[in-house]
Amino acid sequence: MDKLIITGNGALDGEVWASGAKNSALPILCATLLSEGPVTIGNLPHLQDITTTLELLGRMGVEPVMGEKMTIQLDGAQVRDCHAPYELVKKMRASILVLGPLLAHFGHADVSLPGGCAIGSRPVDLHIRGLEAMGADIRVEGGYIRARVEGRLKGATIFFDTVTVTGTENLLMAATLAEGTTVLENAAREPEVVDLAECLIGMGAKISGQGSDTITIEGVERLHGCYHDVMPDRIETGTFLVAAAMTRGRVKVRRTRADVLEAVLAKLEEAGAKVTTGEDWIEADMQGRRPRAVNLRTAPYPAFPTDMQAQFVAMNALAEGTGRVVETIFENRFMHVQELNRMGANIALEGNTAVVTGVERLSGAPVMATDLRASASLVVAAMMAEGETLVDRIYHIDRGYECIEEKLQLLGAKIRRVPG
Ligand SMILES: CC(=O)N[C@H]1[C@@H](OP(=O)(O)OP(=O)(O)OC[C@H]2O[C@@H](n3ccc(=O)[nH]c3=O)[C@H](O)[C@@H]2O)O[C@H](CO)[C@@H](O)[C@@H]1O
Ligand SMILES: C=C(OP(=O)(O)O)C(=O)O
Repeated sequence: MDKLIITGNGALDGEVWASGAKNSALPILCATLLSEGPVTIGNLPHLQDITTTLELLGRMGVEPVMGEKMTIQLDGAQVRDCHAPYELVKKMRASILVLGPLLAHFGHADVSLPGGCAIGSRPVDLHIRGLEAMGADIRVEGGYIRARVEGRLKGATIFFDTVTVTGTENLLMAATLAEGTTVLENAAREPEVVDLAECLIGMGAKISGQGSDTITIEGVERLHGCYHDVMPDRIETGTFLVAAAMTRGRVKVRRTRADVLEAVLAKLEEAGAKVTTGEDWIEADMQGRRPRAVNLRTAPYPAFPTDMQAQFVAMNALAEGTGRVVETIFENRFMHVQELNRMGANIALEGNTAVVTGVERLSGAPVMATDLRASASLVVAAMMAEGETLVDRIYHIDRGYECIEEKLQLLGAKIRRVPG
C-alpha cells in the first residue's frame, strides 16, 4: 500500500489546474449505457474510480476506445450483460448509478447493493422507490437489487423525502427513456447533476429544470451518441484553496469555475483570505496571515458541501479562535478528527458537531487515511505541521485526487509517495 510522506514547509505559493470532476464523470460514464451510439467524454480525470467504472462497463460488454487528449468513447449498444457484481460495487458506491440506465434501456438489471462505507450507512431506498413508481418490479435478494420492467418504464411524479444526489441522477437517467413525463421534486441541485443533464441532452434527452429542485423529463424512445466535456472538480479546487489558507500562502487554481463554489469561497473570505476570481480561475491569498476559525454547516447544494467539511476542520485546527462544524449529511463523517488530534489539534466531538479550537502548531505524526476527504484534510494539515507526517492507506485519496503529489509539489509542498 502506497504512503505519502509530507514535511511541513510553510506557505504554498503558485498555480495549479483543476481536473475533471469525479462526481460528474462517474454518472456520465454510467449514462453512456443509455446510448445507441458512441458517446465521447472529454476532461476525464485519471482516477482509480474511473478505472473501476470502466472495468464495470467492460464486464457488461462496453469496450472503451481511448481518443486524443484524455477522451474516451463508449457505446451502450454493446451491452450484453446487465449485471454489476459485488466485487466491483464494493470498491465504489457510484456503481449503483448503472441501475437506472440498464433498467431503462434493457428492461432488467442485477446490481449489487452498495452497503455503507466509513462515512455512513448510505441507503439507496429512494432510488428503488422511484424506479418502482415508474413501473419496475424490484426485489432485493442475496445482496442484489434485481429490477425488471415489462416494456418501457412509465413516467411518474416522484418526490424525494431527502435530497439525494445519486438518487436524483439514477432516476434522471432512467426517465430519459421512459414512456411519458417524469417530474422529480425536491431533486438535488448539485452542479454535477446539471452536468449529467447536459450530457443527456446532448444524447437527445428532453430535460428541463436541472439546477432547480424540480426536474422535468419527457421520455424519448432512444438516445444517441454525443461529445461531452466533464465539468471541473469543485471539491479538488476547494481543497487547493483551503491548503492556501491553512499555510498562509497563495494559490491560483486554473481551469475551474467560481460560480459553483460560492459557499466555500464565502467561508474562505470569512477566514481572512483575499479571494479573486476570473472566467476560469480562482485565487485565494492569505498574505501571510493566520486564518480565523469559521463556523459552518454542511447541507445540499447550494449550501456548504459535505465533501469540503474535513478540509475546513483541518484549517480551523490551526486557526485563531474556535469554529463549530456541523455535519448534516453523513452520520460518521468525522473520522479525520481523531487523526488530526494525534497531530496536536484540539477538536471535540459533540454529536454531529466538531468544536475546533485552533492551536498555535501541529506536529507531524503517522496518520491513517480513512476515507477520501478525510485523507485530503490530513494532507492539508501535514503541510503546516512541524516535522514529517506519514499518511497511510492513500488509496482513498487516489479515488478522488488526480496527481495529488505532483500538483502540491508545483505549489511548493514537500510531499512524496512511497510505494508500499
Ligand atoms: C446531498 C449531498 O450532500 N449529497 C452528497 C452525497 O451524495 P450521495 O449521492 O452519495 O448521497 P445522497 O445525496 O444520496 O445522500 C444524502 C442523504 O440522503 C440519505 N439517503 C440517500 C439516498 C436514499 O435512497 N436514502 C437516503 O436516506 C443519505 O443517507 C444521506 O443522508 O455524498 C457525495 C460524496 O460525499 C457528495 O458529493 C454529495 O454532495
Ligand atoms: C465520499 C465521496 O465519494 P463517494 O460517494 O464515491 O464515496 C466524495 O466524493 O467525497
